[in-house]
Amino acid sequence: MEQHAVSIAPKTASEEAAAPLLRTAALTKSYDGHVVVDGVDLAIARGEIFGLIGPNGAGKSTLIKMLTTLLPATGGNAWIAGRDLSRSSKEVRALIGYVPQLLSADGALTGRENLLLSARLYLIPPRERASRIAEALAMTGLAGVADRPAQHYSGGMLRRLEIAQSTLHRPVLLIMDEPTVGLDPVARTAIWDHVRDLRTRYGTAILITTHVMEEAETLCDRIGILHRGRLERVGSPAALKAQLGPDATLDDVFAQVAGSDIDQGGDYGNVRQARFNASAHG
Ligand SMILES: Nc1ncnc2c1ncn2[C@@H]1O[C@H](COP(=O)(O)OP(=O)(O)OP(=O)(O)O)[C@@H](O)[C@H]1O
Repeated sequence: MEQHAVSIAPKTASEEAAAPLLRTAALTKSYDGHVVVDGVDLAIARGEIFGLIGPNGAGKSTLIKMLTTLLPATGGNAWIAGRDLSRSSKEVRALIGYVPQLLSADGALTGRENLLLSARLYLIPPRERASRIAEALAMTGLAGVADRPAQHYSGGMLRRLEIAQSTLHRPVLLIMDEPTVGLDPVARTAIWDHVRDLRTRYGTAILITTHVMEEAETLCDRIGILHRGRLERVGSPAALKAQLGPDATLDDVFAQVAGSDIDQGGDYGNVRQARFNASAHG
């Protein structure tokens, strides 16, 4: 695991600025000898919007949990802004934002109180908290409902609140696990706009997982297709389609990589999330 650290990790500030923001080398996760993330080599640039797609069980959430330092790798290395995740997890956590698949906002608290909690968690100085929170509320279009309990928010409003919570500390990388699952097209588009806005304003790089090809194609600069733990394709949506043929769609590319796993995987993840959202928000 240590052998890559010397040769790949940037050593100076200028090297760090020129290097990919996120980099993995042969990143691997096994459970009892069963490999679920298999030697992933990935690089994401500063300010890039990168989409990770793959059938159910491909290893997307596991890869993401390793990148957020919540799960230790069993092989390989990963760096964010030059910090080795296995050695500097505390530093890395201060540099990233994470929106998990399941609800993370506290429904009993108002939007503003949820944001205040995050401001404390991310050690934002007390004198800056009110202005940061006001800016986040304005940016997410939640200023008018800031003092309502989050349990009365729609699914789309909750997602925007969670993104605001996880970006209050201006992370260099925002990682989101299926951020738009269960949302209607209008709410989904609002999330896309917000993600683009974050990139434009703060240069935030975004890593999302999605099952929605339209989302991958419309929102992401580049896409990685994960299949049975292996990163089988990486490229812009246009480049991936062109590799297959002049009339190919992203669905065709996905089907070529994932093959029969698409049908085997089922839709449990989406159904579970959509049902969870529906029951949580009445
Ligand atoms: N704690 C664990 N112990 C054993 N196996 C696990 C564990 N967590 C995940 N797995 C297995 O790892 C594989 C990858 O799961 P993962 O949740 O990362 O896939 P995914 O691509 O995110 O799927 P989905 O699209 O359904 O969310 C699956 O076969 C899963 O059963």
